[in-house]
Amino acid sequence: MSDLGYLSSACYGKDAVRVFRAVREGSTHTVFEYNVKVLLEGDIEVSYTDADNRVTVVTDRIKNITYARIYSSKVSPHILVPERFAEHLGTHIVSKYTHINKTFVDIEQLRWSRIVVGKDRKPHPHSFFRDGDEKRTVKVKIDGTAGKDKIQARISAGVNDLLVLKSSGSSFTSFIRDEYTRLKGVDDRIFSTSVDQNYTFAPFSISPPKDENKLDIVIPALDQAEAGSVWDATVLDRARTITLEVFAEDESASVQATLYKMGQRIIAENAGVQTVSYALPNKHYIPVDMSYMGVDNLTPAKAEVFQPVAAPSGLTSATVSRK
Ligand SMILES: O=c1[nH]c(=O)c2[nH]c(=O)[nH]c2[nH]1
Repeated sequence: MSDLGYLSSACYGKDAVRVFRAVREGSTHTVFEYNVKVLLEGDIEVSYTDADNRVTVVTDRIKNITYARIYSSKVSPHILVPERFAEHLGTHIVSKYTHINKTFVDIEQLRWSRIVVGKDRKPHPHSFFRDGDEKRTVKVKIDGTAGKDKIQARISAGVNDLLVLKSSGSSFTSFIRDEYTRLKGVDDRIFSTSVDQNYTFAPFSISPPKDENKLDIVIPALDQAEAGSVWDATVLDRARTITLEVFAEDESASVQATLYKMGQRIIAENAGVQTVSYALPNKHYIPVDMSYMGVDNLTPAKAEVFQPVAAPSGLTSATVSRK
């Protein structure tokens, strides 16, 4: 028995809760679609060690809480900003259940953009199209370990699956050469990647409002955080713009070097951001050998026909942190 393991950590919850919210303002609607993951941590050991479910907030209930809280945006529309919704959801659960100390809420927001119609290209009041695979992402950690009136929140956000490609302005040379190296250095190549980006803000304290169980209660905005510029929703657009601009304009020496420039510019231009992480797959486009047709398609600066390769891909990741 002595070498039986012990429970060193545990959390559980609901993943892939899909929720769609239509906000009706007369005939004009605004829509939000989220994929939500909510994980709980706390005094839940016995549910693992003693099969004692009396400590378990069932995951089906976690899903229902998600629907109920998104409904409360009716009187508190500001919580439809994903950072605020994740913060609100996580805080609500930690305040409601005495034995739950931490929540981890991850949200992916899908892109629904308004369809424009008619000669004057007017945005349609209630019709939308899926505007690409890119997702806005938010991760919020709520920690009530020090007391339910001294809750600490940590917010990070970014984008996933932002697919980009440049057909020039990217080289890769002077790397280690040994008996395994078959890759030729190139002074011009296609650079395509699907950007996953995540930036973090410093942790901050929040005092959850009392009696949040009522759906019609007005939920205060995250004023403390915003006043102290700890968390700032406007970073999203700037971080995305910087990512696209650096990608387009950098004379890239490698995925690594371009990633570093993106991260540095986001830190330099966004006071509240503490760290920026990227994961950048290198989606290879291989020039096709057409020499048998008398066509030089292998000289990097002349290549015009490429074979896009789904797998394998390179994968470069790094975090740039504020000093
Ligand atoms: O930008 C690059 N970084 C690498 O580390 C690498 N490795 C590789 O084969 N191609 C590339 N490209």
